[in-house]
Amino acid sequence: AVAAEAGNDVILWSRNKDVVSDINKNHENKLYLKGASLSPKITATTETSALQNCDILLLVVPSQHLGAVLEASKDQINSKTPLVLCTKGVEIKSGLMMTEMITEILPENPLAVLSGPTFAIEVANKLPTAVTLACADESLGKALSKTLNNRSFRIYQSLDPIGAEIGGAVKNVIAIACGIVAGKKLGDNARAALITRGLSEIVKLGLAKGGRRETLMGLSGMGDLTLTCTATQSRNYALGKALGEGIKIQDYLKGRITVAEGLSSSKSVTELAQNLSIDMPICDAVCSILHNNADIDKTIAQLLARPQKAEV
Ligand SMILES: NC(=O)c1ccc[n+]([C@@H]2O[C@H](COP(=O)([O-])OP(=O)(O)OC[C@H]3O[C@@H](n4cnc5c(N)ncnc54)[C@H](O)[C@@H]3O)[C@@H](O)[C@H]2O)c1
Ligand SMILES: O=P(O)(O)OC[C@H](O)CO
Repeated sequence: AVAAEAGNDVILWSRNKDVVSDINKNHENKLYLKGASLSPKITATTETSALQNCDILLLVVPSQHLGAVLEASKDQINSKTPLVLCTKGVEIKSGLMMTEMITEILPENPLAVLSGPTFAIEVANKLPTAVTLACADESLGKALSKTLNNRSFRIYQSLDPIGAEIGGAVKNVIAIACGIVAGKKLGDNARAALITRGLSEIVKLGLAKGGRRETLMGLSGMGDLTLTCTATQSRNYALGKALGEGIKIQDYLKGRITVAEGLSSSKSVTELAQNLSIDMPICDAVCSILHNNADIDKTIAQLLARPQKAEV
């Protein structure tokens, strides 16, 4: 929708025939984006041959499936086509960041990361939004920003893709923690503490992976963290809130088709932090609750009982 609003012809590839038909016939995607009216400039297809002649490819498949989709379609992708990663997450299977995984599959394609506080429905409905577009190649970053920027979608440029990516991947895990605190009615102080100490975890991991502090403090870091940790429309926050209210994760996920990336990223981020010898206690706690069936109250008590330490 952003690319179309900026004047581009857009083709959406989907595996789902009903989604394709809804977009082409009704200019809507009722299954995944109810309430948004899409531009007729957007057409959809299930054919990966559509990837052949694109000027830019925006990658939006959820993190645990993007690798398989790229592997299956890589023969259709021209090695000169710039790839813009919009997915937020870390692959569990390989422990790789999305940009690292993409580079293994498509080593020659130029790569950028587009990330920031962007609830899709607000973006599609043209509400004012600002994001980071990070690309190591400055002139390509400028060209991509110019192609995608529109009157309601303001793009800031950055040269730090890995920093932009870390913020987007880890904030989902911290948002689940904030949701749990809301569900358990532990108060606004606790949420502010989680956001701040969550940011500290994002910065530690981001710097260890070669990201820059200013990126982690920007729209793709602190900006997206703030949004996701404070809004009930976040799927990650909502998942945490349900758990905090005592709903079992299997019951909550039953019948849901949309992704809460923090569920998988809590595992992959925790493993990544362990491999890099980085202490990320909030992400660890979320991982234990989601994947090791840890008791929420005991986990919170353990977090609070950690030895006192200097803030920085
Ligand atoms: N929704 C948002 O507000 C938003 C904003 C910014 C970034 N993101 C990121 O974008 C990514 C996708 O999120 P979303 O909101 O579109 O998720 P979603 O769950 O709403 O939709 C996922 C889409 O991917 C498709 N899909 C799922 N598994 C697939 C597979 N194995 N192969 C091919 N296609 C598959 C689904 O059919 C669907 O079209 C996530 O990493 C998310 O963090 C989402
Ligand atoms: O609904 P969430 O929690 O997946 O968040 C969506 C976007 O990442 C917000 O920037």
